[in-house]
Formats: sequence, C-alpha cells, structure tokens
Amino acid sequence: MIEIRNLSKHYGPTRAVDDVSLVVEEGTITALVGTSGSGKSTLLRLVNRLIEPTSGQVAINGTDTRQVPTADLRRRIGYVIQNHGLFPHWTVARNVATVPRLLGWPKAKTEARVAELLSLLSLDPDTIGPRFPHQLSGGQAQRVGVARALAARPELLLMDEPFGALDPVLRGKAQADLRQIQAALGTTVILVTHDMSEAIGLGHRIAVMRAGRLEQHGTPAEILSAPATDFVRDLVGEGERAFRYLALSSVADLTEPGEAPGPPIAPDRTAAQALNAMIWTGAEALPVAGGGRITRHAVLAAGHP
Ligand SMILES: Nc1ncnc2c1ncn2[C@@H]1O[C@H](COP(=O)(O)OP(=O)(O)OP(=O)(O)O)[C@@H](O)[C@H]1O
Repeated sequence: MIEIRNLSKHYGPTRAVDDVSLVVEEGTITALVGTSGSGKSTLLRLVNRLIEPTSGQVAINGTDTRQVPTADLRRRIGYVIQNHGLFPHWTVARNVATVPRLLGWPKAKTEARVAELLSLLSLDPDTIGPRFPHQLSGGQAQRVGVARALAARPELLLMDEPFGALDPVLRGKAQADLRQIQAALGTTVILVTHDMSEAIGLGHRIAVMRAGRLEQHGTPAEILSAPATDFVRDLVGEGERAFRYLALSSVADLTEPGEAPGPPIAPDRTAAQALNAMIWTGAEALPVAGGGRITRHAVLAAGHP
C-alpha cells in the first residue's frame, strides 16, 4: 500500500503539488489525470524521490520513503517515462537487466528474467534482445521500457504518460498489455495520463488533479456518475459520459442466452464497442463468441448508473 500524506512541492510561488493525500491499495492501478501543469509528474517524482517534497510524507508498505536510501528506493520502484529512457549504447537485454545487475543477481538468473519479461511483452528474446534501442520501433522501445521497469519485481510501478508517443493502434495494444501484465503480476501501479479514456480503461481508481490539488479520487464509475466539481465534470466530458460509462462493462457482463445473426463479438470487448458495432450494422443483437448474445436493450440499460 502506498500512503501519500499531506504532500506538497512548492517552486517559489508555484504550488506544483499542494497538500495531496492519497492511498493506493496494493495490486491496483491508480490513474492520475488532470490538465497540463496540474502537478501529475511532480507528484510521481515525489513518490520515488527524484525530487524532495517541501512538506509531507510518502510511505510504501508502512515504511517512510525518507528512511530508505534513494538508490534502494529506485530499485524497489519501477519508473517508465514517455520516451522510454533506454540507454542508447546498451542492447535491449542489457537495458532490461539494469536493476538485476545492480542488485548483483547471478548471471543465469538475470538472463532468465530478461528472457521471461521480453516474452511476456511479446518481444522475442533471441531477435530483439541483442538489438540496440535505435533498431526498435517506437512500440517495441516502449515495451522494453516497461520490461526494464518490471525486471526486479518492483513493489510499485510509476508510469508517466507511458503511451503518449504511440499511435492509436499501438496505444490500444500497449494498454491491453499493461492490463494483462498487471493482473498477472499483481503490481501496484500509478499511471499519469491526460487522457480520461485511458484513465477509465486502465484505472481501478482515478485521482483527478487540478492546480496541484487532488480534486477527486474514486473508482471510474464514481468519477463518471458523480463528478465532485465542475472541473471533473468537464474533464469527464459530458457529451461522452454515457459511452465512457459503457466502456466500464464488458460484453461478457451483458451476455444472455440466445442467438443472433451476423459475425460474433469477443466477450472481452466493452459494451461501448458492442453498441458501436450494432449501430454500424443496424443489428438489434450480436452473437457472442463462445455462446449467447448481447442485445441493444441490455447495452442501453448499462449506459447509466
Ligand atoms: N523544476 C521546476 N521549477 C519550477 N516550476 C516547476 C518545476 N517543475 C514543475 N514546475 C511547475 O509545477 C507545475 C506542475 O508541473 P508538472 O510537470 O507536475 O505538471 P503535469 O500535470 O505533469 O503537466 P503535463 O501534463 O504538462 O506534463 C507547473 O506549473 C510547472 O511549471
């Protein structure tokens, strides 16, 4: 569990982070959202002590981070940034092995971990491992950055706009990868994004920041159904609220017995994607791959609290 208590960072008159308190439960993803300059990146860097707070504390699993030497802390906390930050003159394998090597892991254990992580992120260890960062696509480099951050099984993974530089297709794929890896490993994640759809799609909890302050903290359903302030309401986007709410339900959640004509939809798709397909094809219901069907009626009923 990560406990952020009354944390502030002031730069002269600028309150980059202003008295923020936030608890992040173990094994969950918290998405930090807010407009540019609201203090998201500063808050993240206060957690791994890349910068020191003006006041307040951060505790990781009960230990105040000030009691942990910063080098140890950074090994316990994975950090992924937008442009991946890979060391250009090191191979992919060496990049991923950075923290295990610092920790003095035996060579065989490090190599096995590197291969395991690259495979987990759909990167072939034999072909991608020996390459240098400039020989990778943007999406591959981003995945190597995630693999490197996860290498020594960090207690916490901090991600600052990790998918910001990816095109929409790769971005969707990277988000799905993160969801799957986080569920498999149970890592605690704090992810900064300015994209509310990404926050809703990935966050078990969403923390909305504005001008250094925490404006609202809650589940995606709470943020969508009961925005605490006009600012949160604007960020949620009144015009897209129902579709965003529908993105919280999966096709599997709304599948009922029965049949429907046409090509089937996968059960892990969202209700919003099902509605989109029904509107586009004019269908009243879609067959669900693996059995059953999803109807327009069921989807519309799930589009509001
Ligand atoms: N080193 C610094 N010196 C002075 N002011 C700073 C410094 N770092 C950040 N700030 C200010 O603190 C505020 C918060 O910045 P921060 O980068 O945390 O915002 P952000 O929400 O991450 O923004 P973005 O989404 O644009 O990255 C901004 O007003 C910024 O100008």
